[in-house]
Amino acid sequence: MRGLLAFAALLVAVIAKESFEGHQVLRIIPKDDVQLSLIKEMEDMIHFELDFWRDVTGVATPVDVRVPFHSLQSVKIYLETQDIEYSIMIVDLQVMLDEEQEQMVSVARAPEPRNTDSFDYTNYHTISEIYSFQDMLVAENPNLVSKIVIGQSYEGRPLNVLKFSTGGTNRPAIWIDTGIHSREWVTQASGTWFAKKIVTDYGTDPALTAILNNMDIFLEIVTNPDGFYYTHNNNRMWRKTRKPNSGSSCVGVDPNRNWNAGFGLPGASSSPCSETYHGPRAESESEVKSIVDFVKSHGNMKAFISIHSYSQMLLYPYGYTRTPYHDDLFLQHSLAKKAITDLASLYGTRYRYGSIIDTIYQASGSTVDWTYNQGIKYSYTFELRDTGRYGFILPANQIIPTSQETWLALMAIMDHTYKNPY
Ligand SMILES: CC(C)C[C@H](C(=O)O)[C@H](C)S
Ligand SMILES: [Zn+2]
Repeated sequence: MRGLLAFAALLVAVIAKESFEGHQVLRIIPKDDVQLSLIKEMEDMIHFELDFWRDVTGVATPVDVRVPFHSLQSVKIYLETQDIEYSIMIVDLQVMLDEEQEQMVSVARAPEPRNTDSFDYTNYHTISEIYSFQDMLVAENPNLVSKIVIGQSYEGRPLNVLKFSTGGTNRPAIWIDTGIHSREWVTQASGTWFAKKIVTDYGTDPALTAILNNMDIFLEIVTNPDGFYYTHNNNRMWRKTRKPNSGSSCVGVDPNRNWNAGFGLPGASSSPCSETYHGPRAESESEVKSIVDFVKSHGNMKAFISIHSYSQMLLYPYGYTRTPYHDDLFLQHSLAKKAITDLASLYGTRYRYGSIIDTIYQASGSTVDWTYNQGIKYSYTFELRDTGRYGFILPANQIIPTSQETWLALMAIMDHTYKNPY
């Protein structure tokens, strides 16, 4: 009966969903500054309804953009008449989404997991499945895991944070968040895998056991629950929060532009319709303010890792400025290098690393710029797999390998943080 209800619910959801039939994702390579600015101008061509999956950054750096079917011909003519090179990365986005959906229907038909051992880590899950997983993990490990609700989303969903602690009071701590951008599904899936990995390895893996005997780990898996729910039921490409913007028909704020660090400077948009809209003021989003309040009240956070996808990069502050030169730069650089070397050792997945502004693009009001300015020296943003073949629609069969390799990088950062107290 449960399978039938789930199947029916999914059927209704499919009917209510935005279609991406005929949408293509183009990869555009600007070969000089003239072409760079011509591509940049496309960001203001609102009528094209373009969705930049990888922003315009620099010459010879690929720009990935989802083009709705109705704009395809005009966009291709615009590019071809300017001799701007592009390739078609995804021929029909809806075909990929249908495949992803079919896989999820099969998961919905499966019997509900009785415990976190039988949970299906090889597939993507809904918010209610992930929240049930969190409650099961806490119930199975009462001496190691607890759940803290740090606030509510705009639509009233609890902001759940898993706390992994072996005792003490207000121990130095490490924060990991996934899914702040709701469409980056491999991140919430990896976060779920990380949670299980921590309880599995504590007591058996010496490095993790030493970390947890001296530090706490906080893990927020669904950091943008309203957006995540929306990707499952309405628009798989949704990135922002779901709070309406007064004076605009466009909904949502980019929660990775809403922090009080270079807020509103270049590297974010003042347009509510933009995917990088910074919001009416810093910390306007409860999903952001709740973390700010938690980090401030905790006061002993020593590492802060915010996990995104895609591009395979490990980034550290700053995103909003190239100055001031901060004295941790060498340390962050060398630790990032160690982390991505460990990551690559498993499956050979290659990451780039460096400061946000120099490695990907200028981004203001971003999470780790704020956490770094709070004195949290080891502040990093991950961009998980892939580099654009599938983008945000990463096949579910890559969830486990992505989680496993990323865990090695996380362990490098957590181990360093533990061994270099400050
Ligand atoms: C720090 C920034 C550049 C990260 C990036 C974004 O928020 O645009 C994510 C990878 S989507
Ligand atoms: Zn992101």
